[in-house]
Amino acid sequence: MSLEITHLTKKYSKEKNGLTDYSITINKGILGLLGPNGAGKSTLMKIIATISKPTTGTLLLNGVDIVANPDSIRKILGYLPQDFGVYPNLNAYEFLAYIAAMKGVGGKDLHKRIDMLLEGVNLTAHAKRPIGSYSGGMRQRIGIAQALLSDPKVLIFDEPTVGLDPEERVRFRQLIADLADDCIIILSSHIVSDIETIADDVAIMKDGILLNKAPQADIIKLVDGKVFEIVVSNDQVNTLRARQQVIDTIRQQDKTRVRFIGKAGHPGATPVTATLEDAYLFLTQNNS
Ligand SMILES: Nc1ncnc2c1ncn2[C@@H]1O[C@H](COP(=O)(O)OP(=O)(O)OP(=O)(O)O)[C@@H](O)[C@H]1O
Repeated sequence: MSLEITHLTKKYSKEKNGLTDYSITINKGILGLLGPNGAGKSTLMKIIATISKPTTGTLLLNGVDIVANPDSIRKILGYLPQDFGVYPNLNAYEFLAYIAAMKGVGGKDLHKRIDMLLEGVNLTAHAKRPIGSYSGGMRQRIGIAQALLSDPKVLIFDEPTVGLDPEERVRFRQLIADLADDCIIILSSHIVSDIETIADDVAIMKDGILLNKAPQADIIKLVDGKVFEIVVSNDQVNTLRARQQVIDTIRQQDKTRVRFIGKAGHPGATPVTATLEDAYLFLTQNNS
């Protein structure tokens, strides 16, 4: 299973591109799309889900052009859009049965599958309540369940963890980890820790451009040996900022602990283990 995207550009207007000359190959496993607001994550996901068309470029799923043949991906696709809408008067069970009918998913095992999915997203106890009475996190979970209804081989989740509490994030992670062996799973977030715990490969994007795509460990290697911490007095923080790429500051009474990416060594600073967040900030802040 392979999705090969080449020279993809999406123009929204003369001045505004959602994506610019974007090329990436996505294989089985979990790909995390990371980027600040407006990076083009949703644009990319909508084009892969065939909700939106590219201006130029090609998308081949196992060699088949999905722009010319959208049904080739639609029948194996599960998609959670960012602005997922629900029917407030239906309960969770009725809603999933309705989506199943829309997707042409049926058969004698449908009820069992809906029960299993409701269990998977921890909504069994609330299955008979109208969705209109659900919290934001519960709605998001029903959105995750509907994406999994048709036993998809390509799964796209746009900001799936929004509104989920820590326990539900773990549950989501387990749910999709089991599917990653034979599916392409693409999920987006602008929260690095969400991607860090889930994704095999990471694609870092900004302003419609792909800055890097690699296994997490390789992305982190970009800043290996370059990340330091130092405790300075509060009035020294700005001086440090002028010399180094400061990525985090934590006030500790009259002092500040500063984490930075060193352009050069710095007296008194301690090297620390680099994280995906360090690499993400290094790439996105140095490409503006
Ligand atoms: N329908 C549209 N018409 C015009 N511009 C658009 C449209 N959709 C997106 N854009 C612009 O394209 C760029 C990429 O937007 P996109 O929503 O894909 O980014 P994103 O990475 O998903 O951001 P966020 O994290 O905020 O959802 C942004 O500058 C956005 O304003």
